[in-house]
Amino acid sequence: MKKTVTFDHHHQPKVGILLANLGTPDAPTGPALRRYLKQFLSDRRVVEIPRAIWWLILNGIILNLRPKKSAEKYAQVWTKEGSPLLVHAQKQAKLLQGFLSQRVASPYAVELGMSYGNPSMESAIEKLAAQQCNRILVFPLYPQYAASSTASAFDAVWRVLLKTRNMPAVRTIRNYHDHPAYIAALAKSVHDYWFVNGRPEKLIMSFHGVPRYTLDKGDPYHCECHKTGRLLAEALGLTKDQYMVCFQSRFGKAEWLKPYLAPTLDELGKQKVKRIDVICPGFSSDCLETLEEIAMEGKASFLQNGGGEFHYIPALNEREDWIHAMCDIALENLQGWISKDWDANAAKLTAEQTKARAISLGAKS
Ligand SMILES: C=CC1=C(C)c2cc3[nH]c(cc4nc(cc5[nH]c(cc1n2)c(C)c5CCC(=O)O)C(CCC(=O)O)=C4C)c(C)c3C=C
Ligand SMILES: [Fe+2]
Ligand SMILES: [Fe+2]
Repeated sequence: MKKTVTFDHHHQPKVGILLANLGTPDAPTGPALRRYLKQFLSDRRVVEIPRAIWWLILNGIILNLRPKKSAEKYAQVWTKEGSPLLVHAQKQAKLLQGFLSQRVASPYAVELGMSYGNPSMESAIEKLAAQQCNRILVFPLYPQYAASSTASAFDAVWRVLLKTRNMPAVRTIRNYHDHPAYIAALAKSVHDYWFVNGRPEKLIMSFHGVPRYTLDKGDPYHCECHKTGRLLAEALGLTKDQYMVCFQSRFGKAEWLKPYLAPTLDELGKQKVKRIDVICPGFSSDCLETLEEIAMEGKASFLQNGGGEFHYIPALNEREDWIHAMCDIALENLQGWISKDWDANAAKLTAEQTKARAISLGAKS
């Protein structure tokens, strides 16, 4: 359908922050999973094998077998509010909108868009356009760059903009795997967890895997995961034998990044390790891959193999230090697009002034 847009000269343009995430099924059911997996796994950035062969495998085998099995897994982590990934990402967007109001004087808006499923990237960009955002910062919720996650999110944005007449200016955040505020938020989350629950023998840092050939073709993901791991270990004062970087969620028969998490957990169990803690620094929010694959499946296999205690340290989710880190990352990438009195001045504001300013900004926009 042809859309008519009325151009309005009387609105002050805003800067839009587009939080970009992977996406999740609309419901923990076979049909919803089929729709989601079809869109996700048809992306050439995600599965790079020749199209004709992949079409046969995807439509002949995977979309007949996987939706039901995956739906059962999703059902185990689904909440009253919906899929954990979506619920956390929506809260992060709201909190970022609120926290930024204490540091930004110019008008801005935050929206969430998913590469696959809902809310779609298209709906997010439409919402930003409706709020007069003529400049957009794309902020992927992936600290480490991978073509299959970060670049596919950018692709989803470009696909929408390809059809857009009045295009906004666009900036993208490529990665923040070594950003001091992100590392500090991770370290604080581990400290907080250990303060309450004591310490493990080993800390396992588990990142989502990708096929090994992506590394050989130049994807920096493997190196960025290892850098995050090293910086987190340094921040926690861990020696090399006190932590380990692993890769989870292998999909298909090809070789993926190693060491694989699942056999590592079995092995640590067999070695009768008294306690391991697992953290997933690459997931900015808890989701199927952390709550089911790690905290349920991973725990069960470690214990079955003779391991002592298994602890899962939650993702950063809505932690205040993480939302502050998101503000830092966004502001660094918004330089020149927002008015400059944001940082130093905001630090000096009293609570009353901050509240008054937030109200006045809200009233203006
Ligand atoms: C760092 C982020 C992610 C990368 C890189 C990534 C690559 C990647 N994933 C698959 C296949 C699947 N992933 C699935 C779920 C899933 N993946 C990520 C993140 C990354 N994936 C998240 C956050 C989630 C959870 C989504 C949720 O709804 O909670 C799934 C679906 C679940 C299932 O059926 O197992 C698949 C399939 C590939 C092939 C790939 C790289 C090539
Ligand atoms: Fe994945
Ligand atoms: Fe998985």
